[in-house]
Amino acid sequence: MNILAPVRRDRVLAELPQCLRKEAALHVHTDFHPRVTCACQEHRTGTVGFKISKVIVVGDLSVGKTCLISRFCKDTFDKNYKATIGVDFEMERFEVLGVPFSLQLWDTAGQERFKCIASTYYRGAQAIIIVFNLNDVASLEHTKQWLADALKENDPSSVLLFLVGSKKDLSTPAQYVLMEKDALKVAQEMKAEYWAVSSLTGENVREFFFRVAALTFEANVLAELEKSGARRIGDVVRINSDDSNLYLTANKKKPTCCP
Ligand SMILES: Nc1nc2c(ncn2[C@@H]2O[C@H](COP(=O)(O)OP(=O)(O)OP(=O)(O)O)[C@@H](O)[C@H]2O)c(=O)[nH]1
Repeated sequence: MNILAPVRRDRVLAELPQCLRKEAALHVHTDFHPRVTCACQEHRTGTVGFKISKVIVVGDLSVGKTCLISRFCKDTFDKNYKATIGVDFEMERFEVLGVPFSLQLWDTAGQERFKCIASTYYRGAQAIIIVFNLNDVASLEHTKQWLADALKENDPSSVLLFLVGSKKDLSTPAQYVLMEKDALKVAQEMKAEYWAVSSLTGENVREFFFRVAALTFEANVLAELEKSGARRIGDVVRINSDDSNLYLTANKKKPTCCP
């Protein structure tokens, strides 16, 4: 018996949400990969595996990881700081191209003394969200270490990376422009997609998580198709080390499943 309520209408994705900045995007295609669209239309997306993706959220203490997740999942904002002890967890359900899909969002502790508990939950992530405070340049510098730690437990060739600047409401436009320049450089170096958000105002929060859901879903379906042999040899999705603007590429062969 299926006891799950239907997916909320505002969690339905029929189109690929776009990146924030083309200079630091996982890819800049305007639509889902044709093989993914096709597989969804033909209900060939597999049974298990791709339908739930684990996403970990890391970054310095008090950069706003918990608030980011709460704004998206509960549409709430708490101005009082309460440190995350170890990890917290939220499950968010979507429907992507007609297929049910869930994100497990793991909110980890930024405080040093809880880090070793939190890091035991890093393993098996399909996406890593590294958060920094747009008003604190040290938190941007520390993102490289957060990424290195998270990648120790994950396969760097298949995990999707997002670099998220938080508390945008606290920056003046001039301060923001300066910080964004540095953040785009860091995002390009780590081959992460860059976003800037405010959990207080909600700016870009929904757009960001929709992008995470869409790209994680797309990568999962492609991996599932590859595993099941439905994809042709040479039609490879990979991290492209030659092109700093486009990290995830697929060759342009016509899909075999569609006319
Ligand atoms: N103005 C503003 N304040 C924010 C925003 N996001 C978070 N904060 C505040 O920043 C503080 C820390 O936020 P948290 O979300 O708890 O930070 P965290 O990264 O989860 O912290 P740890 O659990 O210690 O790792 C709180 O006082 C929040 O109210 C934002 O977008 N704008």
